[in-house]
Amino acid sequence: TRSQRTKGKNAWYKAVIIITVLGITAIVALVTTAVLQNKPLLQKYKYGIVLDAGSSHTAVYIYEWPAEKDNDTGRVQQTHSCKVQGAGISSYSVFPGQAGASLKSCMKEAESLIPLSRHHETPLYLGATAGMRLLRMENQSLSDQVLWSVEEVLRSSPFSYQGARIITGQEEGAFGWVTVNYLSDRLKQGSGTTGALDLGGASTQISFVANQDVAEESAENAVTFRLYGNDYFLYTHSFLCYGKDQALKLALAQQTQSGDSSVLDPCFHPGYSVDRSYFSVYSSPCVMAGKPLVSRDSFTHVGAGNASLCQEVVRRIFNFSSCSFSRCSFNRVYQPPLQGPFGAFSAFYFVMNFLNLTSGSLESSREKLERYCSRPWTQIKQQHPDVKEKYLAEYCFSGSYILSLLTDGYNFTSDTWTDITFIKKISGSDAGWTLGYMLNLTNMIPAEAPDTPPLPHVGYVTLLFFISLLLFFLLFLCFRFLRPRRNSQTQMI
Ligand SMILES: O=P(O)(O)OP(=O)(O)OP(=O)(O)OC[C@H]1O[C@@H](n2cnc3c(O)ncnc32)[C@H](O)[C@@H]1O
Ligand SMILES: [Ca+2]
Repeated sequence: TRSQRTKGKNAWYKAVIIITVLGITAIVALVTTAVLQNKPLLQKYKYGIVLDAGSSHTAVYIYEWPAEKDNDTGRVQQTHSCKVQGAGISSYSVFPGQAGASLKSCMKEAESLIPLSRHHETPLYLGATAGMRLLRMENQSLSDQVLWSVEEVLRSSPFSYQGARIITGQEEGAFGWVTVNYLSDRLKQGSGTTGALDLGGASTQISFVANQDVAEESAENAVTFRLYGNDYFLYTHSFLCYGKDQALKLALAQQTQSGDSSVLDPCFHPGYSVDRSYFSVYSSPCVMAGKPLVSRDSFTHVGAGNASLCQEVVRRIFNFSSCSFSRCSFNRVYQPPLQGPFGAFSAFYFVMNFLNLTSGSLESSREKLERYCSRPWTQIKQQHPDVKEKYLAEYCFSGSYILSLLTDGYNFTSDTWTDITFIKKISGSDAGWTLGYMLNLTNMIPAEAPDTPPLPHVGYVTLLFFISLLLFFLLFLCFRFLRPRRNSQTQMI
């Protein structure tokens, strides 16, 4: 009987050991499955291409996102950008048929970067901005011919061509805002948003969330979005002719009205002196004033290097005289009170970054610019041999224009100056209208918040682990209490 009892005990312990091993194996298997379930091992991507046909140049942006979850948020990102050689497509007005050919090398690059199997399903868009808006104003037929030329090249690419068009100023402003807020993950969270400031060569845009009464006061400045279940009432305006290249023409036209043979310009460095044709200034549709009545074709543009005088020159290109709304920025355009923070990109960034003015107070920026503008042109050239001379010559003007546009124009003050962040990229993607434009046209941002599982993945795995552990422990207790007791066995003897 003793050996029988020992045998019974041994069998009991064996059963407990087997159950323990099986239990632990089951828990490990369960947790491993739960972890792996949500993580596809090989991530596949989808792609989209947007061509930004700006006034100064064209850029091709390639975006990618995980193929499994089109509607997931914050997941679309820029993988590549290609700068098209030469000037913007609007500059091909003399030979409109050649505009398309300029895009070919960047399109070939896109073909080599996007996997072959995805080519046919990759949407391809082209949006043209202020340069083409100006060309259309001057000559609709030429602007159509330029668009046909680029259309022909894009149609012949292996991608899914979705159209080439001149986007409106509202779209440019609003989609810039979408891009900035999408990339900084503010839309899904439904938290506060950030305004968007874009400075191009031929136009500039301002967009920010404002009160609903924008639509009542000025419908053309109101845009509404419903994104992830939140409504956004946006104020947006695009100032055609107030990009930095056109603003320079406006400033030069102001200063050459007298018809003098040379112009002493405070916005250029001392020692700077170039001959410029009147045509280069007055041929723009932005310049309303006529060329001065002189027989000469050109004038000498001489630098004087004085930022505060430059700000006065620049102020004169804005019209502050009357406003038929409750408040205006300039040129009789309605603008509600600013609501920050703001992200300022494109030329706002290029210029302020070069001048080291991306941080610090408004006053210190003014002082730094004053010192920079007063430096001799030869010294500036020596110090920056690698910078394109056209850019280098214009940084003093551009910096003064930016300060004036933001303060005199948009009404930023010393207090609100620090609400502005000068940015180029957000999480690796360029700030600009293109991403927002594509997200909108591909319906990639849902109007309503997607249903999410009640627990995040990590929470679900942890819970599963602890429940399994508890079950195992309960099973173990059951066995322990059902086990034959030693005392009763002794009594039996
Ligand atoms: O929006 P639109 O008005 O159509 O113009 P764009 O799209 O071509 O304008 P960008 O933002 O590309 O550039 C704005 C301006 O900044 C200039 N720019 C570009 N890179 C620059 C740099 O590194 N330094 C100074 N200026 C620069 C460029 O020539 C334009 O005049
Ligand atoms: Ca632009």
